[in-house]
Formats: sequence, structure tokens, C-alpha cells
Amino acid sequence: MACSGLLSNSFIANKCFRPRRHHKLAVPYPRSFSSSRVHLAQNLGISMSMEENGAAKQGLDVSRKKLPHVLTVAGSDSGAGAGIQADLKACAARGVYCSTVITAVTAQNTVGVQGVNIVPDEFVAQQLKSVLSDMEVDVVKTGMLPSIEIVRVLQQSLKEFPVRAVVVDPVMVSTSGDVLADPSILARFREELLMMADIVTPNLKETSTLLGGMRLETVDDMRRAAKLLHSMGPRSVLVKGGDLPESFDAVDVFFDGEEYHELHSPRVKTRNTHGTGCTLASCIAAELAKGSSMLSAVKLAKRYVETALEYSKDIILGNGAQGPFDHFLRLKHNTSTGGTFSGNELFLYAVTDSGMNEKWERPMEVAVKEAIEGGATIIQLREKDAETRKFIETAKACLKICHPYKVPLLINDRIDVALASDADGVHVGQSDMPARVARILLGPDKVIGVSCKTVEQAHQAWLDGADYIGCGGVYPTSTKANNSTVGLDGLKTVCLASKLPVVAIGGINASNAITVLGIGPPNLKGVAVVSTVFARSSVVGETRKLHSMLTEAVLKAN
Ligand SMILES: Cc1ncc(COP(=O)(O)OP(=O)(O)O)c(N)n1
Ligand SMILES: Cc1ncsc1CCOP(=O)(O)O
Ligand SMILES: [Mg+2]
Repeated sequence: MACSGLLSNSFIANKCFRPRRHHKLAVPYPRSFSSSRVHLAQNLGISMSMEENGAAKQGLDVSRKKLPHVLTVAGSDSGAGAGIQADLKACAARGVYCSTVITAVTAQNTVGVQGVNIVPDEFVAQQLKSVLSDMEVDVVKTGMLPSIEIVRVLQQSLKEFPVRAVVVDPVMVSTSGDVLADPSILARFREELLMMADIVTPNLKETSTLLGGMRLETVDDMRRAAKLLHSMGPRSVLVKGGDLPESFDAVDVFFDGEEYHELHSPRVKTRNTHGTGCTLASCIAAELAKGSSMLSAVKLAKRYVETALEYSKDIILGNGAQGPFDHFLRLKHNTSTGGTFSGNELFLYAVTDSGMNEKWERPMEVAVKEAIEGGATIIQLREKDAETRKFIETAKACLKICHPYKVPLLINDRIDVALASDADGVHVGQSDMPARVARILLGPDKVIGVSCKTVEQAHQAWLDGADYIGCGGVYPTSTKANNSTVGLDGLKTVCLASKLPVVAIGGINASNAITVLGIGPPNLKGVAVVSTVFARSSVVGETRKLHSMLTEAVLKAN
């Protein structure tokens, strides 16, 4: 038998802001230029300069899209877990433009702060002017302000170039315990910076320092502290209670001068908390820049930080006590393909069927494990009648089985289940979620397979960003009702026209699998089977039989 193409491949593998009390009200657009077009533009998040507003009055189409914009005034962290670097990542993750004014350069890592080099205040002023005079900043977020002169320079700049809101993260003590701001700044913080803050976000140590050493041991202490801080000028206060001893969940206290809100979140057990303060404040700034009210911005920011911590809890970076986390929520994703699907994984594709497993009283996890031990190189959970919650649980359990073997696990039809279980990908048919939409929802690293019977469908799958094609039914099958067959010719036609790897499906068993693979096109990478392995008593036995036949044929062909 001529087993060319596939067989020669090496694939065998197992609010709006209220006017500020203490400084000039900054409105985003000059009131005198209001017109219906301007209002429309504002509603659409489109900003117009004064000249453009004038032009808009004359009916000229000169609108520009404006990105929400946060300017961070903070220190650089060479380890990139906190400071300017964390602010940039946080704003990027929240879809907001972030410009930077660097106040100090620190030599820093997961162990601590080894050195601080303060940027001359004239140069901080120059950076501020460069950005604020030109780039339509919505919100300023402050971090490390290491000298009184720099605080003064910032105040001057904000008087000259008012912005919509100021978020003050009073960085005095870094999470590793190193003092980052001179104690003499304290008075200035109290007198000046807090006055112009729309929100100040101190942790317990910073709250205590700002309040002259006040002891903070309970949530009631935090409420009292929030009120005291509020009396110093900021419109809102968020006292962060992450370090509060003996609390099961993390409690932050928000006070806007009228109401208190206790914001609870689960404690994430992780060493990777370096930069959480900077990130939270930047996220609040980002959400304000997008138009959120203060309380919503705080809630959204908290949820984002919790999620990022949860995603990053197992990252190992650096030898110190506190590591950074991944702002883009990616590192948790543990795709067995590592985002590099080659197609060789399709060699022996086992597609589950709950009816068949129930008949043999076989839990899905057992069926999946047996298929892998028999040599299946990829698994698809095809559960047409499963309840959503049960499906997610089963998928998670099966992923735990698949990943040690580096076998990808895909979900049939259900993008929601794939997302909720963090499965390796999905398989969709012509009447399911379009592959293009699945790709947007799942992101670039997940595997997407599409069922195709025609050249046109195969071309569309490629355009839509699919990773492989499932072509069939090759032979008649009772597993899928009303499924027309394409035969070996149809399979070959799709393979030859397709740029994607293909797996054949439909009525494939031990007696015809070699014939199917033998048709030649190099992108025909394997066979997908349901009943051949799952309709029998021994899944491991049937899979092994098929795997050795296919392997033998490949070896013979080479
Ligand atoms: C590998 C593989 N190929 C084709 C299919 C069929 O998908 P679809 O056409 O969406 O039909 P259902 O499986 O959803 O009934 C598949 N599942 N796997
Ligand atoms: C899901 C599917 N898509 C095309 S044919 C088919 C069923 C294949 O099942 P079997 O391997 O038992 O013929
Ligand atoms: Mg389908």
C-alpha cells in the first residue's frame, strides 16, 4: 500500500465627575462649543479640539477618535512588577492609553529595592509639560513622588493643565517594606496632594503613616481612618485592608464623604503580589478615563486585580519574597500545545459520546484516560445533552487527565464551556458558532477545528483563523444522524484545496483507517473516531489496536 503524504510525516506521537472643591473645575470640553454634533461625539467617546468644534459648527467632518488617556507620574521599577511598568501594563490591559512621567529610577527586584535615583524636579516638570500640553490627558495617577519639589512641580502642572481626575496612590512604603518617599514629604502629601486627589488609595501602612502612626487592626479602625483621611481633602478614600491580620477575605473600605462601602474579595494565596497597589490605582484611573463613576471604577479595578492574581498565582519569577503577576491574564493558560498547534496532534483523534460510555457504565474521565493510554493523540468532548455545569466540571476533570500526557482536549460546539473550563480549544461545525467569532472569543492560542465538506468551506475556515479541518463523513455512520458522506474523493479534494491540516471522520474503523490515510495529501494528518473506540467494552484495547495499525503503516511507508 502506498502510504505517502501523511504517512511520511513524523506524526506518531502519543460619572461623570463632580466639581472638585479645591481646584479649578476641569471639564473635558469647553461649554461654549457645545452643539448636537459635539454631544454626539462625546457620547461616542470621540473628542474634538476647539478648532475642530468650530469646524464641526460649520458642518465639516473633522471628528477624531480619542483614546481614554491616563498619565502616570511614578517611579520606574527595573523588575517591572510595580511602578511605571505596572501602570503601563494595567492601562494596556484595560484598553486605555498610558503616558508616563518618571519621577525616579529604582534598582529593584523581587527581593527589594537596591537603589533609588531621583529624577531632577526640573526634568519632571519638563516631562509633565510635554505630555499635558499636547496629549489630552483624562486622568492623572500618581505613584512614587520622592521629593517635595516633585510634589510641588506636579501641583503647578495640574493647575496649568487641569485634568478630569487625579488618583493618588500614596507610595511611601513598597510592598517589600522599603521606604520609597522621604518622610518630609508626608506633610506635603497631607497639605497639598490629598487636597487635589479625587481618590487616594493607601494600604494599611500608608494609612497609618499618613495618620501619624494610627493603629489599624479592624475594619472599624479602617472606617475611622477613611473618614480622617477624607477630612484632609480627597473626594474619596479607599483604605486597602489586604494586610489586615486574621481576616478570611480581603476587605477594603471605600468612603466618599457620605457613604461607606466595605468591598470584600477572596484572598488569593500567592507570593506574586508585587505591584498590586500601583496596578489597582492605575486601573481605577483607567476606568475613570473610560467614564466610570468612582465607586464603579474601584469595583472594576478590584475585580481585575483579583483575577490577575488568581491567574498568576503559580508564576515563578525571581528568588525574593514577592514576585510580579501577569497583567494580561495569560500565564494560567496551560494549553498542551503551548499555542503551537502543528496538526500532527490529529493522528488519532478520539471523539467522546456520552451515550456509548453510559452504556458501558463508564465515567467520561475513565473513557478519556483509557483512550489516551491506548494512544489517542487528541480528545474531543462531544456531549450533546450535557447540562452546562456538569459539562464544565467534566471538562475540567478531563483536562487534568490530558495535560500530563500533553494531549490537547477540545470541546465540541460549546465555546462557553471551553472558556469556562480553560480547555485547549473547540471543534465547530457549519451551523455552530462561526470560527471567526470563536477565534475572537477564545484568543490566538486556543485550537479551533471546523467541519468542512467542500473546498469553499475549507477556504473560509482558513480565512476565519481555524487550526484544522475535520472532513467527513467519509463513510456512512450511525453516530451522527443525517450526515451526508463525502467519500474518499471528497476528502481528497478538500485536503488538496486546503492550507490547513485535515483529519478524516465518519465511519472510520480498524479495517478502513489505513485506506483513508493512504489517499495521499500531506495535510491529511489523521483519523477521528467515535464508535470504533467508545462503543466497545475496552476503550484502551480498541484505541491501542488502531494506534498500532496506523503506526505500523507509517513505519512501513518510511
Ligand atoms: C474532528 C471532528 N470533525 C467533524 C466533527 C463534526 O462537527 P459538526 O459538524 O459540528 O457536528 P457535531 O459533532 O457537532 O454533531 C467533529 N465533531 N469533530
Ligand atoms: C461527529 C461526526 N461528524 C461527521 S461524522 C461524525 C460521527 C463519526 O462517528 P463514528 O466514528 O462513530 O463514525
Ligand atoms: Mg457541531
